[in-house]
Amino acid sequence: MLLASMNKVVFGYNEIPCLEDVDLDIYSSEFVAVVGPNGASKTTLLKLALGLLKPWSGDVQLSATSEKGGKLTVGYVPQQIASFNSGFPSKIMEFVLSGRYSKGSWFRKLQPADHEITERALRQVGMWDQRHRKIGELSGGQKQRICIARALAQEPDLLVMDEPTTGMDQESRYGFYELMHHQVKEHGTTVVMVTHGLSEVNSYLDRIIELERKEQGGWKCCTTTSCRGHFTPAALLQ
Ligand SMILES: Nc1ncnc2c1ncn2[C@@H]1O[C@H](COP(=O)(O)OP(=O)(O)OP(=O)(O)O)[C@@H](O)[C@H]1O
Repeated sequence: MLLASMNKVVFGYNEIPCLEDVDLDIYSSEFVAVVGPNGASKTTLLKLALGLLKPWSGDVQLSATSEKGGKLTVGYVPQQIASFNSGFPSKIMEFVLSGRYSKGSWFRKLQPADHEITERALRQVGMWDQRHRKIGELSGGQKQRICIARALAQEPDLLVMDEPTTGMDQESRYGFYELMHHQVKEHGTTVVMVTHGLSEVNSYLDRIIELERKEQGGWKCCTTTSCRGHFTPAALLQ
């Protein structure tokens, strides 16, 4: 099922275009990486797909429903969300649990199932034992993990993450790729993530979206390529 699409999208900042003629389709139950050099407009592309930015021209569609039939739930982990200041008052458990409010009414009373799902998400990122700690005192990699846990606690149909492994050590990064692969294959989640670590995550992916510089005028365009053996994206060779 098609979850998100772009058709001939053009967008820029301060009247200077940075994305041109972008065509893009995201389907349910796929693990997709968005790659390209610094400044290639990867973050901008995600924000356009999520409706956080409006294109100058072209068409952006985000499905209202999931493949399972209900309202589409979208989890978003922005770039450098982990930069909470040291006085951030919440504890880990409260922060991750708050992700559950996106399911149903924002004014509802949380149920035992919400606590169980939160526990599972915290265990999945290896932060359950530290659930009573204050967020402000965590390391960068730990903050990144609880942001991912909060997004997982939302039980998203579409999980969009911008450089989610920033600050994680190598073992944690591979654990994270395994976890995302499991989410896609066992739970049917669609995972879209910006990464600079393509060579690490490549074998887990279904598809790579690569932003390339256009020859004329320095504009960029978006190409969607299949991976898994039969195609070696240029980014891997850089
Ligand atoms: N709010 C903004 N105002 C003006 N220009 C912006 C704004 N946000 C991004 N840009 C510019 O748009 C271009 C694309 O930025 P974007 O953050 O989407 O790139 P990116 O591929 O995600 O980069 P990186 O890999 O460094 O995170 C860059 O040239 C950037 O300077």
